[in-house]
Amino acid sequence: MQLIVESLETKLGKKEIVKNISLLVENQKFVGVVGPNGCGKSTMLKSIYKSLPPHKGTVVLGDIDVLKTSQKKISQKLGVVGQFNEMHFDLTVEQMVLLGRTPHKKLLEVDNQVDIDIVENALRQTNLLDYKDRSYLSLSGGEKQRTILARTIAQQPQFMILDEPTNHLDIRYQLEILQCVKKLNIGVLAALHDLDTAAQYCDYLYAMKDGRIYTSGTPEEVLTPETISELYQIKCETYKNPITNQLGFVYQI
Ligand SMILES: Nc1ncnc2c1ncn2[C@@H]1O[C@H](COP(=O)(O)OP(=O)(O)OP(=O)(O)O)[C@@H](O)[C@H]1O
Repeated sequence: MQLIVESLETKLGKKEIVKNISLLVENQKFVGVVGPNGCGKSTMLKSIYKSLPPHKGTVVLGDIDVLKTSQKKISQKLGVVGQFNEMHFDLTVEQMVLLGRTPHKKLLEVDNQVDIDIVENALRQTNLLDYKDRSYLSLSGGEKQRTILARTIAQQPQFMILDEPTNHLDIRYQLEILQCVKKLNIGVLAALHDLDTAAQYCDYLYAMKDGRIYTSGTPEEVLTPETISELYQIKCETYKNPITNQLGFVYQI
């Protein structure tokens, strides 16, 4: 399923945060968004999944005009893992992940064995089977993050939007979770801070600065010392990591 965003503009108060952004995520591609703190990545993603409706532009996911479609219909196709996952009431991990089935249910329809199996599978994929009876609120930041990803996997979306999906995760889980998302073989649009991760996992990248797309292309095309210096106001050298064969980065203020 592909995502086409055209001429997206979002204001918060009087401030224009997202400025005329167009982007494309082709079928089954993993596309990253990089850029400094405050450049508008989260606001743009929220506008795409309509948690913060843009004041201009179009968002088309497969054959759905997202800005004109009900949230339930969108949620049958689109899963979101946001940056902050705090809740004010408690559920067990299994109950949280079962919530992922909601978009596929009619009002008051109860969960059946198929739902339970899907949830079990999502818990297995995120290494959370041993946590299924634990209280969500008692989990660490990384465990909460994995639970939200499990919920999104249980939703069986055909496209995922991830806002810094690994920001609470240790190195092993960063790799595991991104591999797990990659294996789903669906279109993904992800805001990422870690440039090594972006180089390793993304088929294509958009670099944002001051609410606009500064440049886009393959990781090799986008993550050049010049672009990185311009985006983050630092000195940077790139090299080919001899172990992963991927781009590596060395930074200096
Ligand atoms: N409610 C609001 N009113 C005014 N400005 C806001 C509001 N919420 C966010 N902003 C501003 O919008 C800009 C973009 O924020 P956003 O969270 O989209 O950036 P980001 O690129 O995702 O940053 P980060 O990498 O730190 O998560 C920031 O300057 C932020 O201060």
